[in-house]
Amino acid sequence: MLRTVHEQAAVSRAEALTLEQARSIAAAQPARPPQQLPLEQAIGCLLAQAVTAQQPIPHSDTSAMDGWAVCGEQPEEGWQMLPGGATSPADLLPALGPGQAIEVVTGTPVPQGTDSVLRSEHAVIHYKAQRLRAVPGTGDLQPGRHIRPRGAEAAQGDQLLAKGQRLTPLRGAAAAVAGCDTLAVHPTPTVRIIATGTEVITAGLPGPGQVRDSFSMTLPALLTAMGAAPQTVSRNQDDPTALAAAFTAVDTDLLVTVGGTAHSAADPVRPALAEAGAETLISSVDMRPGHPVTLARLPPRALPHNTLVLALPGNPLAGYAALIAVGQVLIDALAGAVDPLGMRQQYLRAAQDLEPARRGTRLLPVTVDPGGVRPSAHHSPHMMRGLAQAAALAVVPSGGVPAGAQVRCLPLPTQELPLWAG
Ligand SMILES: Nc1nc2c(c(=O)[nH]1)N[C@H]1C(S)=C(S)[C@@H](COP(=O)(O)OP(=O)(O)OC[C@H]3O[C@@H](n4cnc5c(N)ncnc54)[C@H](O)[C@@H]3O)O[C@H]1N2
Ligand code: MOO
Repeated sequence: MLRTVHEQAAVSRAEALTLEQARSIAAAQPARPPQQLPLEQAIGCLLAQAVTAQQPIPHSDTSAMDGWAVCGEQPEEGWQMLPGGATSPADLLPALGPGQAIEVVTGTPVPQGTDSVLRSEHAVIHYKAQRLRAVPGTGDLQPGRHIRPRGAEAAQGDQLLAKGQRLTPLRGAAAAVAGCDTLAVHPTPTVRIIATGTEVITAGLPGPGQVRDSFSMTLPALLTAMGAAPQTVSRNQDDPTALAAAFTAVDTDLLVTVGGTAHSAADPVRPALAEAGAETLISSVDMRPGHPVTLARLPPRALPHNTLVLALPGNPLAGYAALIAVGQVLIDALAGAVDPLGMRQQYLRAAQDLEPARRGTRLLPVTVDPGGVRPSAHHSPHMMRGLAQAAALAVVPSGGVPAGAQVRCLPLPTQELPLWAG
């Protein structure tokens, strides 16, 4: 059935989902199937398994200091210094008997019979007699002093990391300590980016009828910070047939397009999705800005999964707001998150009244200070200035939020929400 642009826009308004419905659809998209990856390749991914200690950590009693492993009370003439002490933690030492001592370095498995480790700076050595004494008053002779006991960090089988946690570099280091070489993780979702708009230029000062690209240069870094793996960025000259062909050639988990989501003759995304046979999951969302955001699934192909298309509106703030409010949940779901809806939101106090949108939910760029959140100046849908200074998007319901009340905020990746926020 043919419809005028105005009729199509009216249908689109009628089909608009609430922001929560749209986020739920995004959250319900299946995660990439787990793969067993070498530890270094698994960094950044979400764990599809728990990580447990393969053996006690540490796996033996080791010295915490460079110094001397000593056995028994200090004899009148000092401990007898055994030859062949450790020069590396890899050196294994003979057992000590009462009155004996041997040199150790930090990390040396302490020899059998060790009662404590006397730090080198608390030791007085009589080289000629090969005798060792402790400086008076040192605490290093208390039993167990400066010995890192076997299993102090974890007993064998203790869980160090939970399924669903992101394998950050620091958690990766914990997995290495636990003895893991490979881990079952959900691979990072891959994404390609296609920007539309014949008026969009990528360098220099825009002339009449031109606009500088606010997305192509920066989306790869932002998508990386959001937990995706960007592959390529390309451009389309508002040609639906060429765009449909580009959709069919995509081999990533996700395709993000920018611009051309509205219903005018110049907007290629909806016709291209139809031409490519895509199934629409989200047609538009009752939110401002960003309401024309669209999510569609391309038809099944040879891939183990079907590519999803997230079409962002071209107005800069609208596109970024839609990406944060809907795209982040989608990326977290594809990445295998346990709670994609709840994992990146925070309730903060409104420092002043937050006005609602003309209709639907308002996504408002806010700054955060000890008094709470405030609108970041210059936040019309075609502007970037306010978003550039913001730390989060406040989700303002249709009734607005009075000063002093809590407002749900979506932190802006890479914009450093202050640690004390909340
Ligand atoms: N009759 C109506 N017109 C519009 C409506 C509507 O409901 N009825 N909605 C407005 C809203 S809201 C938005 S948002 C935009 C959505 O537009 P599109 O996704 O189709 O985006 P374009 O038309 O391609 O561009 C809009 C605007 O953004 C500029 N743009 C596009 N790409 C880029 C880029 N990569 N970097 C910077 N700026 C870009 C483009 O030049 C336009 O100025 O539709 C409204 N219109
Ligand atoms: O919703 Mo548009 O997305 O207001 O800029």
